[in-house]
Order: sequence, then C-alpha cells, then structure tokens
Amino acid sequence: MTGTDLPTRNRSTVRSLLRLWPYVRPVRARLAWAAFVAVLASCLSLVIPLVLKWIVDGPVAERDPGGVWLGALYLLLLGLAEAGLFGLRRWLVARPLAGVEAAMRDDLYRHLQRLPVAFHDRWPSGQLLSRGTTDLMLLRMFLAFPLTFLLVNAVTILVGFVILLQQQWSLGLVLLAPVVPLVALCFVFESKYALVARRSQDQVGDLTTVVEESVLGIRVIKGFGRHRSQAQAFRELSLTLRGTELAKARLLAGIWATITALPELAVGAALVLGTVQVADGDLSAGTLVAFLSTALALRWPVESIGFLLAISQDAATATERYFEVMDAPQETEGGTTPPSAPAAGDRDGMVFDGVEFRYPDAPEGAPPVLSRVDLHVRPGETMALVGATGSGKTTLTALVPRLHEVTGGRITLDGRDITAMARERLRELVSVAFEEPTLFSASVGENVLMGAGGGAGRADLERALDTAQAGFVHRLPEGTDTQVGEQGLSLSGGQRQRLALARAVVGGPRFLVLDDPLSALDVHTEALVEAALRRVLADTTALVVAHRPSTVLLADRVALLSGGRITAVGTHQELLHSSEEYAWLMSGAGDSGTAGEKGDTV
Ligand SMILES: Nc1ncnc2c1ncn2[C@@H]1O[C@H](COP(=O)(O)OP(=O)(O)OP(=O)(O)O)[C@@H](O)[C@H]1O
Repeated sequence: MTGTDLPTRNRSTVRSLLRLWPYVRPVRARLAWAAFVAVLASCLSLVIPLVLKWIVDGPVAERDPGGVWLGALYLLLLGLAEAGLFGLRRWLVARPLAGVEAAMRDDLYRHLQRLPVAFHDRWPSGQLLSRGTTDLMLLRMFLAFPLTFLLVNAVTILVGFVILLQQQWSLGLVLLAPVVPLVALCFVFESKYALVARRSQDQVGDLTTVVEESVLGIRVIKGFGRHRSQAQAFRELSLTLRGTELAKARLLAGIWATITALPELAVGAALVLGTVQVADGDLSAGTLVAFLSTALALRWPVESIGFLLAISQDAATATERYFEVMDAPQETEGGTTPPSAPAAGDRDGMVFDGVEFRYPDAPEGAPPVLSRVDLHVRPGETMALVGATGSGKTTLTALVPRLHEVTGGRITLDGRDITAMARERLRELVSVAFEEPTLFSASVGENVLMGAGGGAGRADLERALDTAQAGFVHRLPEGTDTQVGEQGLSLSGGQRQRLALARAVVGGPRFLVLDDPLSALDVHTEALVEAALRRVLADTTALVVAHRPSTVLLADRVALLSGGRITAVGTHQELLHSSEEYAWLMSGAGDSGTAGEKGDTV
C-alpha cells in the first residue's frame, strides 16, 4: 500500500490545525507572550517612519544638526529594541515548542505500540516513520513562525494602514486597492497548494518505505544483483517527488510574485500622487517621507503572507497525517480485573472452541483462514501443530496472545476466555517465539529478560539461556552485556532463534506458543534444545508449530491443520498410520535431509 492508497480526510486548514490545541494548551501562555512581544517589535518598526517625519519636517527643515543627531539616536534605540524583542520572542517559544514536538512524538510512538497487528500489516512503515519525523518537524516550524507571524503581520498591516490613512487618506486608499484581489488570490492559492502539499508528504512517506526496505533487504538486493533495478525504482519515486515539489514551488513563486508586484504598483502610484501633492503644497515633504517609509515597512508583512500560508498548509496536512494514525482504534482491552490464580481443578489447558478467523484485509467473499477450529491442549501437554504451507498455523498461534482477534468462536486458557482477560495479564500468561526472531538494540541479557516480569534476575537469565542452548553468549565479547540488534553485534539466524526461545521461556510461562522456533538450528543443537525444553515444558501447556519430524518429537500429541480446520489429533505414530496427509507432510518434510533422518526414526 502506498501513501496515496491510505485513508485521507479533507478538512479545512483551520479545522485541521485546531486539532493541535490539546498539545498547544500547556504552552499557550508562552505562545501568547511571544506573540505579544512580536506584535510590539513589529509595531516599533512602524514608529521609525514617524521619527523620520519628525526629523525631515523638524531639524532638517530648520537646519538643526543637534536635532538630527537626536533623531538618529531615537532611530538606533528603536532598531535595538526591535531586535531585542524579536530575540526575546525566539527564546520564549524555543523550549516549549520542542516540548510540544516531543510530546506528540511520544504519543504517536505509544499509540503505535497499542495499535493492532492488523494495522501494521496494512500501513507501510515508511509512512509511519515520515509522520513521526518530517511531519512533526513541520508542525514545530508552524507553531514557531507562521502561527505567530500570521497574527503579527495582520496586526502590523492593520496598524500600518491606520497610520497611512491618518497621514494622507487619499494616498492610503491607493495602497488599499490591491487588498481585495490579493485576498481572493490567497484563497485560490491555498486550495491548490493543499492538494500538492498532501501529495508531496505522502510521497515522502513512500520514498522512506523504499529506503527502509532497501536497507533491511540489502543482502537480497546484493545477492540477486538487484541494486540497479532498486536504484531505478528509487529514482522514479524521487523524480515523482521532485515533480510535486516543483509544482509546489511554481505555486509559491506565482503567489509570491503577485503579492510582491501588486503592492509595489500601488506604492509607485502613491509616490507619483504624493509628489504631485507636495509640489502643489497640499502635503509636507516629511509626511510623504513618513508615508512612503511606512508603506515600505509594510512590504515584508504583506509579502511574507504567501510563504506563511504555504507553511500553514503544510502544517495542516502534517496534522491530518498525524491524526490519521492517532485516530486508528487501539486494540480492544479485555476485562481489567486480574484473575486470581485458578485452583488446581480450574486447570483446563488451552481450548480452541469453534474458532474462526478472517484477516480484516482479506478480499470480499474469500473463505476464512480458519473455520470451526476445535482443539484441546491439556494442562502441561505439548501439542505440535502441523499443516501444509499456508494452512494457517502462524495465524492460529497469533490468536492466542491476541495479536489478532478471533472473528468467531473462542479461546480459553484454564477455562477463562482470553477476550475477557486484561491484555497485560494475558501476555503474562502466554509467552511466544516466532520463526523470524527479532532482537532489539539492547544487550543480550536485556533482550532475553524482556520476556519476564520485573522480578526476573540473573539466575532466571542463566536458566533460560541454558534451556535454549544459548551458551554461546558467554563467548561474546562482553558476555550477556554484549549489545546486539541493529546497532550491535550481528548474530547468526540460529543464535538469534535461541535467544528468542530463551526470551519465551525465561518467565516460566504457564502457556507457551512457539511458531517453528528451531527451524534454523542444526540437528545436534535442536536435539539438545528439545531435551532441555522438555524439562521446561513439563509444567507448561504448549502449542508448537512444527514443520520437521524432529520438532514433532518434542510434543506429546500432534494436531493436523488442514483446510482451515483441525482434521486429526493424536500421537505422531497414530497420525502416521491414520492420516495420509500427515504421513505425506512428514515425509515431505524430510527434504531437509537431516530432518528426514530423524523423521525416519520417529
Ligand atoms: N496479514 C495478512 N492478511 C491477509 N492474509 C494473510 C495475512 N497473513 C497471512 N495471510 C494468509 O493467511 C493464510 C495462512 O497464513 P499462515 O502464515 O498462517 O500460514 P502457515 O500455515 O503458518 O504457513 P507457513 O507454514 O508457510 O508458515 C495464507 O493464505 C496467507 O496468505
């Protein structure tokens, strides 16, 4: 899915930006002070022409050098005060706005953690990344400049025009003439700019996705010599983005040129008219100088409006994109009461009762991946789950820790429906390890202990590493303190799998769900892990996805998943005799050679 396929909403710029209020609220006093200081500084710049008028009509006309020096001193002080006030404004907003950006980023990150797996399946990671980085930076920029300066400029222009009209109303009206066409133009500009701004920000997200995939998949790209085609794909996207950015620049150039040209024409006309009036003796030279200086002082506030509107529009789009993620519903919580430990009689193991599951993004009318799955894993039992590729084994295991929600039927753990349990409690009860092990940028010890509650210590860590036959960590440069993950030492697939397995067992979970966690191990290590696991699993109820007969050996019984249902349950030997499909799958699994050897012996 690309950025353009993602859900988008059309709100007006102001309505979009108003959604920032909860974040801006805590710093509103600072922002208000900063705006006040900026208005003051900007209005000071309008006093300068009045001092000029006083100098021209007073000391200059009267040939009084002392008066001219005094006027110059006033001008210097005014200039210094203006610069000081603008500096103060910057200081007032810098820290609070960095705080707003950080708070929004924190909320986004926290929300992303709580969004269901189905959401992450649907959204490209680059789109999420760009919303948490570029978009938030745009918002900080908007709050720091355009938000204040749209107000400051509006007030400055208003005060400036009052001064102009007061000095010479007829010349003031000449300067006011371009206001109506300019306002109309700004509206047209904003509606056009909104479209390209959205397109550009979505394209940045798509580009980020490609960069991320290229970095993560660098081995595949190099292995298959795909760097040229990958670079070509990147170039196409980046050219598209360049086109969109140029369209933005063209719009901006158009509005900037018009906003600059129209007032300049009006100033020119006022200059001609004013000179005539001075020549006729209807106007003093000082008033004309003051009038023109005021008009020139208003140039920047007027000219910058196009640019400020453009940043505001970028910020409105960034706000929409931010809240598209924040509005996505989080995982539904289960019951909140932590259930007390069940009495021995309550121990019922893991029960799948008429479980049905359909992926939210599955095509209309497609059959569910799982339908009417009935399975009882007895307390303390290890059940292997076997099935053809794509039969739904991974899907079924993901339902137990509620990575996906069942769409029909129910799953109970020791008699309690998992949907009625607080998610936190459920994830304390159930530990998981996946075929594709993910390690985080942290030490080995931290990665493993992540699987246990806060109370786990060194002894638990060593026990888990021992179970997973992960003694290799002691030979790493800093033992269990060695940093691994993306920013640390690279480990082999089998080493990573063993750490993921250690993470799954470290907390001594009551229920364990393992999705083919030994696939990358050599037979000897696998046999050692299985022997150790069997000791650990003595008290644990476990569901283990198995592709190889060697993994099936670990289990007390085996369930065969076929056509979205459990079609057979029994011991390995029973199923070998009673189920043709099972026998076929187990012999087919022998294609890995080593597994075949073991398979022959079971
Ligand atoms: N996020 C998803 N959205 C839609 N369909 C999906 C999604 N994930 C998996 N599927 C589909 O669900 C079906 C079952 O997939 P699953 O990964 O559970 O199979 P599996 O038995 O674990 O396969 P394997 O043995 O190859 O790992 C497949 O047809 C797959 O295409």
